[in-house]
Amino acid sequence: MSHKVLAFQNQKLSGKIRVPGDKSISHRAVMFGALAEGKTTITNFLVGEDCLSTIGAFQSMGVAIQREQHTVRIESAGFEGLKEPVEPINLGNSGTTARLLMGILAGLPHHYTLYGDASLSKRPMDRIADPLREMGAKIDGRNNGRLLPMSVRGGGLSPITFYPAVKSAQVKSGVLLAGLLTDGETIVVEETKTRDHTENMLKAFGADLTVEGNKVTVRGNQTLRGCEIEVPGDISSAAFFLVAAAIAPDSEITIENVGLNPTRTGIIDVLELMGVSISVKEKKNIGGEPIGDITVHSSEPKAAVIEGDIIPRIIDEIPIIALLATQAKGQTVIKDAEELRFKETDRIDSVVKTLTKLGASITPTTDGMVIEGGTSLNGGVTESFGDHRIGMMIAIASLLIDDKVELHDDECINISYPTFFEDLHKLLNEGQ
Ligand SMILES: O=C(O)C1=C[C@@H](OP(=O)(O)O)[C@@H](O)[C@H](O)C1
Ligand SMILES: C=C(OP(=O)(O)O)C(=O)O
Repeated sequence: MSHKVLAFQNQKLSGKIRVPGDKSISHRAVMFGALAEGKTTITNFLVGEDCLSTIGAFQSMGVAIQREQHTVRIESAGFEGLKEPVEPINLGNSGTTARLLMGILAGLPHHYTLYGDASLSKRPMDRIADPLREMGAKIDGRNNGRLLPMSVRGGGLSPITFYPAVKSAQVKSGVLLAGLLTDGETIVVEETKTRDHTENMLKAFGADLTVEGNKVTVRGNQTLRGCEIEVPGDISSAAFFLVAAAIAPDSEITIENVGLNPTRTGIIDVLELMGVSISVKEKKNIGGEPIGDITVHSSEPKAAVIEGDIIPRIIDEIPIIALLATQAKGQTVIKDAEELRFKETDRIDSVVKTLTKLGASITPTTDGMVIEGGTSLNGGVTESFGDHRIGMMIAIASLLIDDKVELHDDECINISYPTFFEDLHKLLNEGQ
């Protein structure tokens, strides 16, 4: 297992960068390109390990997918061209690949076996398998059909109206994709709106789909048509540097061409709520996805209570928000975020363990954490626990620490942000 010694003490960040393409949008572009008839071209694709797992899955089903750097070209005969692979499909570390793919496979008249790494094998799959079973798919797996490895025998589904018990875009998307391959209308009604990239992009591929508030209706047996998708920068990746610039001394950075879909911009709202100096310039809208630049200056953050409907809009940013809270004036409380327990690690547990080791005063709760602000952090030996977002949080924490921080198992950062350290060095060098 590789490790890094981080020694970036008290440096300032400045300059402009672009972060890599959005992970959620990159996954969906490959999946829908594979389901569509004709040619699809994806630019600014995220070459992270999770999105490569999605490409690998569809290649193993016989879809022609070629990648040159950040451009992906897909040529498909539509869903009838998706074959039954001989080998089990490896989903790696990717929850998004697992839940969305299961929805697609449930609609296809074949048999598939799916497996993932040690982390993915612990993550709950019943949340997607149960509604797909209700539609008629035959799905089984470990732990009474709840965990990977799992098998799917799809086809012959009936539509459902589904009220998800968990606030999850992956579950919503999996059911909608199964609905696309089912006669009749499939409806998903969410209690709180989650990221809506599936809805936006299915429309871009020509699907007949209606969105009324939190209710999405998709009609089955439609033909998707290949198209061109430009992937915006990933706001979840940008979040690490937005927080870094807010808490490092004398800093000002701009992240250009970031996706500003309102279902993803909770981090901007939280930074504003916590008194960080931030400005946003929207520049264009591609396929229903707004894109623009975000500028942040060094600030004196203050504590906040973060709860309720904003949680799905910041779900992947909570580790870095927790770090920000250690530097804010007052006590920050994060509630309603029990979903953090079902990510690559139990992120309540791994954030609390890691920040405690670095000297923070932070207490876990069943659905979040309570963080005392104004703490000065100390160096030490840390590990990512194989969770990319924990690894990146540690790297940003090291900017505030006088001693060295050792980060073990840093390679998992390649899951979502392979050029993270290059981009960090760019912002630090510009700051000299
Ligand atoms: O739909 C997606 O692309 C994602 C949805 C979220 O997961 P849940 O749907 O499990 O909340 C998020 O945490 C994940 O990184 C990506
Ligand atoms: C939770 C994440 O991804 P996934 O669910 O796709 O593994 C993440 O990227 O933080």
